[in-house]
Amino acid sequence: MASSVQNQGSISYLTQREAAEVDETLMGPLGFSVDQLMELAGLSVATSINEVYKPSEYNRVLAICGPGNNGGDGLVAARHLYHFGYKPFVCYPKRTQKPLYSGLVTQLESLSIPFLSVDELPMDLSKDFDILVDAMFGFSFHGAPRPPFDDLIKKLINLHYYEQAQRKPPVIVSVDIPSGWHVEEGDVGGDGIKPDMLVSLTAPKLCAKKFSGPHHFLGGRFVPPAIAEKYKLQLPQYPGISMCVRIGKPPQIDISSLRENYISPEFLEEQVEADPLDQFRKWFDDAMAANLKEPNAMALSTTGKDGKPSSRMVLLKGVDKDGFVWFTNYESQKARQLSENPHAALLFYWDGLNRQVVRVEGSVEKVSDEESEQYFHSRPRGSQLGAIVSKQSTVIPGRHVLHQQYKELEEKYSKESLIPKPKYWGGYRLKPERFEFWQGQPSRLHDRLEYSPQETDGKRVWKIVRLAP
Ligand SMILES: NC(=O)C1=CN([C@@H]2O[C@H](COP(=O)(O)OP(=O)(O)OC[C@H]3O[C@@H](n4cnc5c(N)ncnc54)[C@H](OP(=O)(O)O)[C@@H]3O)[C@@H](O)[C@H]2O)[C@@H](O)CC1
Ligand SMILES: Cc1cc2nc3c(=O)[nH]c(=O)nc-3n(C[C@H](O)[C@H](O)[C@H](O)COP(=O)(O)O)c2cc1C
Ligand SMILES: Cc1ncc(COP(=O)(O)O)c(C=O)c1O
Ligand SMILES: [K+]
Repeated sequence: MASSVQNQGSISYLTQREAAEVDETLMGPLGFSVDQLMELAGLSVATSINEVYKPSEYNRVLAICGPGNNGGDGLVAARHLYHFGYKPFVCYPKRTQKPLYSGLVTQLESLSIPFLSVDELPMDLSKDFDILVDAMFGFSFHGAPRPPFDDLIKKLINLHYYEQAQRKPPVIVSVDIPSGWHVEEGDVGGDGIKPDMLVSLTAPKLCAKKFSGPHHFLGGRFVPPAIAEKYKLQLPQYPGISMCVRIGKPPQIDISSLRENYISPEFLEEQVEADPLDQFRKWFDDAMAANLKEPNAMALSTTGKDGKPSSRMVLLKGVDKDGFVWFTNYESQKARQLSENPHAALLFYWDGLNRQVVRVEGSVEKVSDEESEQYFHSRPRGSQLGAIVSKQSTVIPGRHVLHQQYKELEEKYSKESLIPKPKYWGGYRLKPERFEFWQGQPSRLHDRLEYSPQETDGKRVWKIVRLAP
C-alpha cells in the first residue's frame, strides 16, 4: 500500500482507495467521529480562503454543497466564513437526511444565512458573488456528474464567458477535489472547472498534481502520526497555530499588479488629539490591541554630510514628551551619520490597520549614559553579549567569528555575573518637530493630517493641517 502513495517534491498524494482507507482508519481505530473531521475540514477551508481572499474585498460567498461529506465541509466552511466577516449564501440541492447534516443546516439558518435553490441562482454567478466554494464532490466521486450538479458545474465552467473588463470575476475555491474531475486523473477532457484555489484535506489526492491554479492549500492539522506512518505520508509543517498551509509554488504574479484598496474608518480633524504625542499613543494602543507584530518597529532615516540618505529598522524603546528613543551601536553607520547630521526621520507602518505614522522628524541626541546603562541590563543576557560581540556595520569574514566570540564571552560571564555595557552601545532620542498621521482610504483618497509647531501669542502650539493624498 505504502509504495503506491505518490510523491511530488516532498508531499504525498493519495489514490482514491487510500483516501477512503485513511477516512476509515481515522473514524475506526483512531477514534474520530465524522462530525469532528468535518468541523476541522470546514475550518481549514475557511482559514485557507481567509489567507488569500480578505472579506473586505471578497465578501459574498456562495457555497455549493453536494450530498456527501464534501458538501458537509462546505456547510461548515460557510458557518466559519460568516464569523470571519464574510456574507455567505448556500446552495444545497440534495440534502442528506442525517442528524449531522440537518444540524449544520439549522446552525446556518440560525445565522440567517440564505439558502438558494438551483432555480434561484442567477444564470451568471459573476454579478452576485465574489467567491464560489465548490463543495459538491470529494474523493468518492465517480463517473459523470448527475443532475443537478452537472448544470451547477457548467455554471462554474461558463463563468469566464461573462467576464467583463470592468468586473472582477468571482474566484472558485474547490474543497479537496475540483468537482467533476477524476479523483486520480484530474481534468481528463480538459473542459472541467479551473479553480483558483484548491484546499486539499488530510493529504492531497492524485488529481491535485494536475491543479495549475495559483493557490494550493492543505488543511489537515489533525492527522495523527499513526496515519502518517502507516501511509508513509510526507506532509508539510503547519506554520504557527494555523489550520492550513500553502503547498505548491507561491503564485507567480506580476509585481506591478500587487495592490490593496484600503478601507478604513474616517480619520478627521475633529477627532484627533491636539498633542501629536497623545495621538501617537492612541494609534500605538490600537496597534497593540490589533495584535500587530512588533508595532514598535520603525524605519529610521539618516543622512551623513554627503547628504545621501540611508534607512534601517530599529525598535522604539520609549516615547514621551522628550521624544522617541531607540538603542544601537554608537560606532555603526547610522551613528556616524547622526554625528555628521543630527536630523533624522522615523516611520511606522501598521499593516492591518492601514496606517502609517510618517515623518516623525526632528533632531537627535544621545540619551544619558545612565539611561543606556539601565536599558542595556534589562535586555536578555544573550542580546547583551550580542551587543558586545557585534562591531555593528563593519565587514566580518563570516558568522563563525560572531559565534566564537559569543561562546568565549558566555564562559567569561557565567550565570549571574554582570555583563558590562560596552561604551559603544547606547540610546538616541529624537525630539519631533513634525508629525504626519496617514490612514489609507479607498481609491487612494487617503487621510493625511500633519502637525507642525506654531507660535501663537508667544505660546507654542501644534498646528494641524490636512494634506492631499
Ligand atoms: N479524513 C478524510 O478523508 C476527510 C474527508 N472529508 C471530506 O469527505 C470527502 C469525501 O466524502 P464522501 O466519501 O462522503 O464523498 P463525496 O466525495 O463528498 O461525495 C459522495 C456523494 O456524491 C455522490 N456522487 C458520487 N458520484 C456522483 C456523480 N457522478 N454524480 C452525482 N453524485 C455523485 C455519492 O452518491 P452515490 O454515488 O453514492 O449515489 C455520494 O452521495 C472528502 O473529499 C473530504 O471533502 C473531511 O470532511 C474530513 C476528513
Ligand atoms: C525589526 C527590526 C528591528 C531592529 N531594531 C534594531 C535596534 O533597535 N537597534 C539596532 O541597532 N539595530 C536594529 N535592527 C538592525 C538594523 O536594522 C540595522 O541592520 C543595524 O542597526 C545596522 O544599521 P546601520 O549599519 O545603518 O547602522 C533592527 C532590525 C529589524 C528588522
Ligand atoms: C542589532 C540590534 N540591536 C538592538 C535591537 C533591539 O533589540 P532589544 O529589544 O533587544 O533592545 C535589535 C532588534 O532587532 C537589533 O537587531
Ligand atoms: K469539491
